[in-house]
Amino acid sequence: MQMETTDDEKRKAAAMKRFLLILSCVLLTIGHCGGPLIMRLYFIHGGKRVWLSSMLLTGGFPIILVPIAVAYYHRRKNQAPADPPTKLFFMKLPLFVASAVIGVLTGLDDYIYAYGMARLPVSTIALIIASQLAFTALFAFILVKQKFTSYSINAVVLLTVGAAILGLNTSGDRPKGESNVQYTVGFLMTVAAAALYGLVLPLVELMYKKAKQNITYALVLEIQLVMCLFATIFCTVGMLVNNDFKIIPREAKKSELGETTYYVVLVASAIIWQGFYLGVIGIIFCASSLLSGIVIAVLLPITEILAVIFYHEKFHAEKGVSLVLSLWGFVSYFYGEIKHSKERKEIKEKENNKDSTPDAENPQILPNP
Ligand SMILES: Nc1nc2[nH]cnc2c(=O)[nH]1
Repeated sequence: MQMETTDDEKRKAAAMKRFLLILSCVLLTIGHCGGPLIMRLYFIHGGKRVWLSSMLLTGGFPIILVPIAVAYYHRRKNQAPADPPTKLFFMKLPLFVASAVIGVLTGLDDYIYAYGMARLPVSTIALIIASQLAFTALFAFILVKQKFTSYSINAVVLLTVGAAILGLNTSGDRPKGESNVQYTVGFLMTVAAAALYGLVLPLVELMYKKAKQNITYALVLEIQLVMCLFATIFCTVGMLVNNDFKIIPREAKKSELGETTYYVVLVASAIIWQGFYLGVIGIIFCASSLLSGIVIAVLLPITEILAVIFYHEKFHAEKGVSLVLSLWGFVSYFYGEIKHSKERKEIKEKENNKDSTPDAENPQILPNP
């Protein structure tokens, strides 16, 4: 009976993880497709503040207090009278410090990513961000001893090549009046963003592994809150130093979007980007940093196709080829995962059967009646 309960609990936990993985993929898709599109809307219509747009990447973090408060209320409601009072936050100091450090690194990445967005053509950004998956794979191998199969290596190669193909057609995409120096600095900054974020993803996985407390999804929400808080503080300091708070009202008045729409775009941008970050750390919680990098890479050509639809950007054949290669890489990864998890299950079942079958050499000792 006890065995049945634990099996049932295990099945429920696995179903919950699957649900959270799908939810995280959906959130990441919303953030990674909607975020760059809305950010581009700001720059296209006269927006120039890089520190402001970098702050918006993580500045929507207060919204995370909503699911934290709902979960707290739910726990309180279902609490037995004899239970000790439930807490609003579970995070302990070491995890707080680790989340804060990764948050500052995220803030730095926010700035260099936004800098590239403001200076470089879209296709060039895609070309450079394509290398992010290779950086993620490398750092995951070093930091969390990520094991690679022929399927996951195939996926990394296909996705990197697929996204890089997006950048082949750069002619005509280069912003007018941009100097060579600005272009080169933008290029180098985006390479740095790809490398830095390629490091941040495995660092989050390492933090989960080394945490001195059990990581639950409730804690993942708290980690998101702390990481984004520190990233936002970092970018807000940049905004203060650059006088962004003084310039924003002037920029809003002059914006081609109109004053109200300008502010709506900023707020919507902050909320949409939260989906990206929560999706990323949720996928790492349910699976790995490598899978997070893979989902980001798959979404690159999809974002490009959406830019074709919404902003009437040119549709080059490369965008279609890139999309096919990315989807192929994605399917390859999941096929490999399903195949390996089946094999692991079969080995486990065989081992369990061996342990429970009495044989002549290893007779089971039964108590005397
Ligand atoms: N480096 C980097 N930073 C980001 N911030 C939001 N999305 C990204 C991304 O894909 N790469």
